[in-house]
Amino acid sequence: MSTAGFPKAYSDYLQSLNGQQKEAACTDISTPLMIVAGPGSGKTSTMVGRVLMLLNEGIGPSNILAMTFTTTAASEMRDRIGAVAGKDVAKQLTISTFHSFCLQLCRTYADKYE
Ligand SMILES: Nc1ncnc2c1ncn2[C@@H]1O[C@H](COP(=O)(O)OP(=O)(O)OP(=O)(O)O)[C@@H](O)[C@H]1O
Repeated sequence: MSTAGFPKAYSDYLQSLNGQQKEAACTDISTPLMIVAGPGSGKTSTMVGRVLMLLNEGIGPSNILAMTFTTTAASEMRDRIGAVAGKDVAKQLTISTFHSFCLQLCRTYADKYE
């Protein structure tokens, strides 16, 4: 898979992934993906690559949502993306736990409940 057209830092990151991770990260954004992999096998690294790919496609960081099961994983993902794309970009991404994101939705739209 070619990473031509990516900024060098993105390209270097993507080249550090293995073939399957790279394929998952760089598949066309119109294709929904489900990645099934065991603990510690590189899922977070793949998601970081996927976010870099979305950013490279011109998707605004504030339109990207990544959800995790723990706050530690959310914070680690933001740090890892920030290390490649820059902290300013990473700050604008919505990266949170499923629970936190859903609670935020409930609070935002509480007035819609009957
Ligand atoms: N292609 C790779 N080559 C070498 N090391 C890798 C590769 N992909 C991931 N790693 C390293 O393996 C470790 C686990 O990767 P990662 O955190 O992405 O896995 P995970 O599946 O999300 O883990 P967990 O199940 O614990 O959340 C990390 O130290 C990461 O840097």
